[in-house]
Amino acid sequence: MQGELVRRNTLFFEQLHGHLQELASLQLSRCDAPARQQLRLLRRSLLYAKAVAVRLADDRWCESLPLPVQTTDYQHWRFGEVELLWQLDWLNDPLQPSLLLQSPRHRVASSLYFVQEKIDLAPGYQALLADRDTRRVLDFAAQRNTLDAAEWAVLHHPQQLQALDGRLYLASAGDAQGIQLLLIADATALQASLAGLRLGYVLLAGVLAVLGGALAGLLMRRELSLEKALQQALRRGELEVDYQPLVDLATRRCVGAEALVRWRRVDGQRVRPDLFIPQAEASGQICAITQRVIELVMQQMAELLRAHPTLYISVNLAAADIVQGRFVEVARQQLASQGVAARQLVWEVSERGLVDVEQACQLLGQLRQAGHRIAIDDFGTGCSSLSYLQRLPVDVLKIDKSFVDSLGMQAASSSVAPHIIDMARDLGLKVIAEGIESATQADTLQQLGAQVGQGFLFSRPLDASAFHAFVRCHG
Ligand SMILES: Nc1nc2c(ncn2[C@@H]2O[C@@H]3COP(=O)(O)O[C@H]4[C@@H](O)[C@H](n5cnc6c(=O)[nH]c(N)nc65)O[C@@H]4COP(=O)(O)O[C@H]3[C@H]2O)c(=O)[nH]1
Repeated sequence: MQGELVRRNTLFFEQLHGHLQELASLQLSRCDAPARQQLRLLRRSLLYAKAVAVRLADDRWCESLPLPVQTTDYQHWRFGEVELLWQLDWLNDPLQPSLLLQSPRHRVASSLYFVQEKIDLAPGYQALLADRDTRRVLDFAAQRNTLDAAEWAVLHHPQQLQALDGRLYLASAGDAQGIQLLLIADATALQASLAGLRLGYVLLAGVLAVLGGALAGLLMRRELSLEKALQQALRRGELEVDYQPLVDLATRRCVGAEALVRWRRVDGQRVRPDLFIPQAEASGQICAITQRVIELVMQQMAELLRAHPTLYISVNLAAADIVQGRFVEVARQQLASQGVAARQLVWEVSERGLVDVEQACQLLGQLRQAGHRIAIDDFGTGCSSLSYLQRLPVDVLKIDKSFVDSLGMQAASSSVAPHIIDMARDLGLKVIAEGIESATQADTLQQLGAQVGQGFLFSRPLDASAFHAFVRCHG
């Protein structure tokens, strides 16, 4: 089935490229009704095209359907004359032209939905498209998925596997333009999943050069491994914290924020946490990052927290933090020196972070005794559930965005959020629903009994001063 995945996606992009070539064979001298009809007829014969357009001699576009004039909100990648543009916000909207393939005179609009529907990878894995130099072109974040594509890659194409910075890559053969499909997996996750198979595979040295987005710039400087770069980032103070408001669903007032780490590189680019946190977890640097986050939170928020004694900031802890426990003393000192109450610092632990439940119970118990509250992040996505919940000293469950998304849908997971809320009620725990993007979701969750919400509906993560302003307006 995973072979099917690679085949379909490679085919999809080969087809799109073919569409562009077919369009190039069409000669249009003007854009009148017959010309548009010709375009529409051609469009209908192109499997993945939603619309097509040809640029006339006077530089105006003749389109089968109106296409976006402005593509500034698209991300893009250029292969010589051909440009690929994509709009991930429309990933799940089959009606939007979320993918454009264009040459100077021709344009094919398609939908990422075509691929999204078919991409089905295991958690932590991604499928990317890349050009000959294997620079990243398109990243299909695969979050809710079932298959283990990378495992398949190892089984079927070990010679094509390459490793860079803790990630594994499989490159498909590539089409005439050299556009390839890459499957990317987190190496540690992969190793864990393969442990049972006793499969020997060779990790070739870091041949693939660059990931896309903000990380691309970083990794292009090949002399720096991500670990070294992170080390420098910590030394140079390149880590920053954003604050995503937590809102009382009944009153819509701000009750706190989640601290989310960001890495601003010297060139001003910001690297998303999911691009470096897994590496930091693997190398153990996460503990230093957590400590830095605590320091920054206290520097930026102490005054606000003193002025609003019920407001709180939650900080993410990783498995290594729970094992090492070094952050406890850092937090204690910071709180004492800033005169902030321990209840205003909430610790978020994900199910993944609870490797050793006994040890976690002990540490979290101490933290609670000191006055902190404990939230379980991404609740429902891990393999453990009720059994450990009854033992763990916990105050809050955070419902993962995926369950909020599926609310009201036909999906089997649509009943998970109501179930978690019921369970929390029985256990006397509070519920925070993550990733709320619509008013309907907020209303439903409130009716179901969730107390607090977080998500783009209320606010995206804000820098410290913007969060201060948010509290002034919504506090
Ligand atoms: N599409 C969508 N997304 C929403 C919405 N509301 C919130 N989000 C995003 O969901 C993530 C929530 O954080 P998380 O589950 O703790 O997931 C976090 C957390 O696991 C990790 N992380 C971030 N900061 C830290 C940190 O300081 N320490 C540790 N250990 N992990 C961190 O990185 C993950 C990703 O963080 P971010 O990229 O900041 O992404 C944030 C946030 O921007 C929404 O309505 N729609």
